[in-house]
Amino acid sequence: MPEKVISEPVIANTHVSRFDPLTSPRDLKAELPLTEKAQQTVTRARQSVQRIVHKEDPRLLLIVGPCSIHDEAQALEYAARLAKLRTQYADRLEIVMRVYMDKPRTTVGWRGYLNDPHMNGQNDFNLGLKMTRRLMLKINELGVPVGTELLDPFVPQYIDDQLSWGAIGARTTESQTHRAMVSGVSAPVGFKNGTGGNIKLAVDAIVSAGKPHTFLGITDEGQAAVVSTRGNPDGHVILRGGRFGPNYAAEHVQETLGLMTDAKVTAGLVVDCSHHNSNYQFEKQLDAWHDVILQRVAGNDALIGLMLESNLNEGKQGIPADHADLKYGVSVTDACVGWESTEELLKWAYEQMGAVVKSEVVS
Ligand SMILES: O=C[C@H](O)[C@H](O)COP(=O)(O)O
Ligand SMILES: C=C(OP(=O)(O)O)C(=O)O
Repeated sequence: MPEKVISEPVIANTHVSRFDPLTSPRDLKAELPLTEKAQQTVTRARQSVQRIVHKEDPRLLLIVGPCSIHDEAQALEYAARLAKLRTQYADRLEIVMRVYMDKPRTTVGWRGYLNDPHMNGQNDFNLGLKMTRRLMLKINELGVPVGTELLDPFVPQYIDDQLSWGAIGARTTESQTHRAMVSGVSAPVGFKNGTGGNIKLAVDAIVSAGKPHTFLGITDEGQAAVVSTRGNPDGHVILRGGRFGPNYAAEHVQETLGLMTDAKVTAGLVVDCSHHNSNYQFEKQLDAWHDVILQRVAGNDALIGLMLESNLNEGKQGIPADHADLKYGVSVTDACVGWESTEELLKWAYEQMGAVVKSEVVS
C-alpha cells in the first residue's frame, strides 16, 4: 500500500506568521552602485587594515563610532567630523568608522537600522538593507572607511563591497554559521571573546574562518545557494571583557597571546574599550583606551587596534514612542562617549603613537 500524501502541511511553519519577498543583492547594487570614490576608500583601507592586522604597518587601527546608527543625517555628521581627523592623523592612525546596523540583543530590544529602520517594530528589512547600503556608500564617499558587525548571514552579499573591516560579536563568535560566513568575507574580520569572557572561542573562530567552508547562503541574484569559500586569512581577536570584568590588562593580553601561539595565529589583536571592558559605563572606556595605548607604546606590538563607542553626544537614551522626542546624536543602545572626548582621545593616541611609528619605521 503506498503511503497517503498529505497535501496541507499542517505540522510545518506552525510558528511562522508570514514570508515577505527579499530584494536581491544585484537589484540593490544596481540601485546603489559602488562609486569610484567609495571603491578607492575601501580598497586602500582594506589593504591598510590587512597590513596592520599582520603587523606590517605600525599604525594603530581605531574603529570609532556609535554603538548603533539610527539616523542617517546624524551618522553623516559624525562621519564628516571623523573624516577631518582621519586625514590629520593618517601617518600614525588608521581610523575606521563603526557603522553598526544589525544589533544582537541579550534577549529582545531594537535590532538596529538594518532590521527595523523605522524603529517601530515593523522590521522592514528591504528598506533597512537599502538605507544601510546607501549610508555606507555615502560614508565611503567622504573618504571614511566603514566597519560593521556581521550578524545576519545573508547581509554580506548586500554590503561586502562597502566594508573595510568587520566584526563578529561576542554572542556569535562560537557559531558555526558565522565562522563559515567570515571565511567568505572580503574584508579583515575581528572575533570578539564570548560574553562569559572565553577568549579561546575567538581564537578557534580565527582558525575556522581561515579555512574553506561550504554553507547555505544567497547569490547576487537573490537565490538560495550552496556557497563555497576560500577562507579569510585576516581574522583577529577582539578583547571586550566578560562577565567577570575587563580583560585589557597586560596579563589578559599575555594570556590571549599564549592561546594564539598555541593555535599558530600570528595576527595582532584589538581591544574593544566598551562593553564589559568598561563595565557598560561609557566614561570607563577612557581607562581602557589609555592603558592599551600605553602597553603598545611600551613595546607590545601585538596590540594593533582599539574600538571605541562614541557619538555626537555622550550617554544613551531609550526609544520614545514619539521619535520627535529623541535627543540629537545620542545612542539608543549602549552609552557612548561624546564628540569632545573622542577628539581628545584620538589626539592623545596620535601623540603617543609618535614614538612607536617613528622607531618602527627607523628600525
Ligand atoms: O552593543 C550593544 C549591546 O551591548 C548589545 O547589542 C546587547 O545589548 P543588550 O544587552 O542591551 O540587549
Ligand atoms: C554588540 C556588540 O558588542 P559585543 O558583541 O562585544 O557585545 C557591539 O560591539 O555592538
